[in-house]
Amino acid sequence: MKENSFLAPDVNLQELAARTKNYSGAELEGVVKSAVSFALNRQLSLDDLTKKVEEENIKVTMEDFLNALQEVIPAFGASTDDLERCRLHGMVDCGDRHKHIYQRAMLLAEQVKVSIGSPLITCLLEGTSGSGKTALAATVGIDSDFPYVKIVSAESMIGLHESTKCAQIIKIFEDAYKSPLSVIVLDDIERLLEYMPIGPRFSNLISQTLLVLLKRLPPKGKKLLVIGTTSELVFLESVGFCDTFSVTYHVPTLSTNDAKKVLQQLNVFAEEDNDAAAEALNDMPIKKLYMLIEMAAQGECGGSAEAIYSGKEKIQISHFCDCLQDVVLI
Ligand SMILES: Nc1ncnc2c1ncn2[C@@H]1O[C@H](COP(=O)(O)OP(=O)(O)OP(=O)(O)O)[C@@H](O)[C@H]1O
Repeated sequence: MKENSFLAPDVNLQELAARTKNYSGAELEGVVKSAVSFALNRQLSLDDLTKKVEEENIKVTMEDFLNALQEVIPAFGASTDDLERCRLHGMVDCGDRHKHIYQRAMLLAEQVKVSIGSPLITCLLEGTSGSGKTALAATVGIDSDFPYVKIVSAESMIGLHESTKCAQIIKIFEDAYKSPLSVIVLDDIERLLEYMPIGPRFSNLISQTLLVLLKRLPPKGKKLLVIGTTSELVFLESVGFCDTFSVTYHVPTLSTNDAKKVLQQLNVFAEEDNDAAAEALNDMPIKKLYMLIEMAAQGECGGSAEAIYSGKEKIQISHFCDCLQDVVLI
């Protein structure tokens, strides 16, 4: 394309090479074809489809390549969409304790990248349901910039038999072993293990599979970081999972200071009400806080959410306290 002057001068091949980690030859061909079709579409006039296309005007630009990269997703690449779905509200600063865990997990990613001695590092994030473990793990996966990042969650395996679930989990690990650097997020391990406190019951087959995979070293030259999340630490301890993870971090609920920080960023209260709202929250998981804010943002008669999120109105602290009563009761 370059020889025939079909490439625009802004195309940066180095950058494209960096952005196409883990693309196979066929997938790269797909990217090029897709970029060309974007460039051709620009030349077509919908008013007159019979109009001749000037060959000299056809230039594939960097933007065409970037659009093509959105369309052609590598089979063994990062599942960015799945990961982004774990942090739908984006990531707000939840205070120093959350930041510390993020920094430590990023250090583990760095360690797995550069170290010769530790090709496999496993890290467990435990904490109350809704405290932000999955969002944190997904953020580390995305920010690590590893070519292969996958999330294993029970929601993608609803209704499957345990042997099918095992096969899917093994496949994800086998795919990771083909990539030089990989991150696998094992979300809600107790759900993956089909844990049920009444009984108690769980799937021994999936449990044994995961225990083996968490200990199996990747092939030579390949490196893997596994981040697990759980709200059932005692159960995981009893089935021997906790010893399998190299490090465990406790993801806390929001202290008053943390909640104040989050509320300031959300900017839904009048400045003078932020303190009172944060005081009332009392060790709440971030998930519940978001739910509460959304409830309160509807206003007493409903319909005020748009004005509140656009900053034109603020949530009334009295109404917020009423909603808080309901949420705490739930
Ligand atoms: N730092 C953050 N900034 C913004 N939103 C966040 C943050 N952390 C978590 N959330 C949001 O809070 C909700 C719950 O988070 P998440 O699913 O990560 O919690 P969890 O601890 O994994 O919960 P569970 O144990 O129930 O799976 C999600 O909607 C997520 O988008």
